[in-house]
Amino acid sequence: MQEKGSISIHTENIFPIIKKFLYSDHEIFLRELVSNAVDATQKLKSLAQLGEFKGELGDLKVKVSVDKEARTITIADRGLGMTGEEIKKYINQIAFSGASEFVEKYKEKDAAAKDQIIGQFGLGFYSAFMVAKEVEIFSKSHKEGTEAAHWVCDGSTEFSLETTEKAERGTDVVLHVAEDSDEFLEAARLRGILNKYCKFLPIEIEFEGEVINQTAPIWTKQPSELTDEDYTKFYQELYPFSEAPLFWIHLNVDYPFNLTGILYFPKVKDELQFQRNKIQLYSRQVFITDEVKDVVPEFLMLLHGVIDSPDIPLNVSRSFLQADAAVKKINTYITKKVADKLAELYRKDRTGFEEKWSDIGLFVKYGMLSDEKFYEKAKDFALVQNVAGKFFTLSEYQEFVQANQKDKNDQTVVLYTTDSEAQHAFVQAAQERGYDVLKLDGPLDAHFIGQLEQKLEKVSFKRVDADTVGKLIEKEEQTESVLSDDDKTRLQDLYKQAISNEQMQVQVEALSPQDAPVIITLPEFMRRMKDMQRAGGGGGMQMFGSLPDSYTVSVNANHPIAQRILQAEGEAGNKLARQAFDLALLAQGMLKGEALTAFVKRSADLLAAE
Ligand SMILES: Nc1ncnc2c1ncn2[C@@H]1O[C@H](COP(=O)(O)OP(=O)(O)OP(=O)(O)O)[C@@H](O)[C@H]1O
Repeated sequence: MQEKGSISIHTENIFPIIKKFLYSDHEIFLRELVSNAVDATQKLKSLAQLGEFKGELGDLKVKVSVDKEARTITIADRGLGMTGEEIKKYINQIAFSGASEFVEKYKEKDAAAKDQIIGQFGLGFYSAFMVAKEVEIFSKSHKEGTEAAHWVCDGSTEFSLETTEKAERGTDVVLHVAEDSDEFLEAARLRGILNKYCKFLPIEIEFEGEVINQTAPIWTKQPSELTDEDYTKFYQELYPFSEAPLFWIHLNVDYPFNLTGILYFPKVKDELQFQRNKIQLYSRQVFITDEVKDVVPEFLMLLHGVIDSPDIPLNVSRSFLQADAAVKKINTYITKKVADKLAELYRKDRTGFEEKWSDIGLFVKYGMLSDEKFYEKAKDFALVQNVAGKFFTLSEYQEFVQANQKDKNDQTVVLYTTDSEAQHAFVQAAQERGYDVLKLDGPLDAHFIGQLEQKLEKVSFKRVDADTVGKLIEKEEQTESVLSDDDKTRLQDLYKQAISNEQMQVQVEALSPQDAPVIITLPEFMRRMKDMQRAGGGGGMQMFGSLPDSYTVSVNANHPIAQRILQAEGEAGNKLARQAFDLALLAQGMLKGEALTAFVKRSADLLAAE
């Protein structure tokens, strides 16, 4: 048999387009050809199992080799092979129709969409022409009594097909590497590509006398067959030199879609260490990409590991991927699995869960903020920690502070600090009142507080320095002032003069004599507005742009200093008021520069005068 023919495709000039635009992804030709070889081998194994193939299977390794002199790369399998007729059907028609479909799609899209198509599209056999100027196929079918076939195509739409001699069953695909693709004649380059895409293929792949893959990676096994060590070992293989993961989730579902995989919770020291694109996406053990956006919910992209699903459409553009129903379901499933796993950890080992909280808290809060369904599950195991280091769930905490921290409107006021060092004086004052203070100093906590205020009934949050301790939680009973109204006004004026700063709203309050003489606070509402503005919150936030910091200066009418100031003669009252105000600034970490120098000098003078 000797035949020449023309491949019928509708699109002209496929080669220039593919060569030109797929430049960055030329390396996928090897993934495509090796997966074809693996598919052919697995098909033969299935036929053997079904009893439809009765011959010897023999060594089923797929062998990849390179001959730099001859400028060829060969991918040889001992799979089911093809007859001449089958080559015409599968290669000339199917493979080429896939390629022309690609080009059609590719032509329509704008530049940005093109980039996304590249690497998502399984170009199949045709991708060989990205690196080869001529491709030969030598194939001998497993079917008895058939002749081996030799097909050659030089990249034009012309091919030739003839019978040939081939001793072994299976297919050899020989690429004659084009001049501009010399890099692929380097063994190191090929090994790199094989390691990236073929490391977990289910049939042994041999390159330079060595098997390069693990045919049964652990995600394909049942969790019951695996030990913790297997999981951590696999983690080390995926991410050499990284710290052991905190825990992992083995995903395994076959209905309504097919998905296996392992997701690891990495140990995160601080949010700067977050590394995205650490989850690898596989389709039937063939590596596809580490860009799992859309498949995995945004907040879980911080996880590491492997997801393998033949149901994720790989040969479509990104916009399609977002809209794809299977992808949506996968996304939902993964979210649910992660929430269930966390709930289980919490239930089974509360202490262990608390220990891990500093690493997982950020994931959980991120998830609660970005995904309503996740919030619903996570609200039962999300933890808060008070300044004493004790952990509570949200409902435990409400229970804990309810008796003491309800204001006159029956609102439970949760007090928190974002910096227990800097806000120490306020934390202490609150604690002396018998209030509890939470540590909410994480990068997402401001948003988390906002969410909890919306979700939890009759609960509001206040930072400890938002007001004087007596007013943080407004109760019915008021401390009586020992000063007359006249004295109060005089005291206020004296302070206003001493401070002489428009941004400081001075007010005289009846606080406890044990409280500080002067307390500077920034109201909760103002501070939140400013924080949001700093964080770049858009929308109406800009209107606060011109707002100066407006602090409240609460002068304690019941502190002994108030009497001294009122009774002082001449400049002495002013000096004392200034000193008391500076002490308040100092407690807030706001005393700086010239004011600090003046304060130190004044303190020395006052000490000398005593
Ligand atoms: N090594 C091989 N042995 C046997 N048949 C093969 C081999 N390579 C390709 N074929 C046949 O050629 C067909 C077309 O291959 P091609 O890679 O273009 O598409 P595909 O594998 O069906 O899909 P994909 O685009 O996902 O790769 C295959 O379906 C298969 O029947």
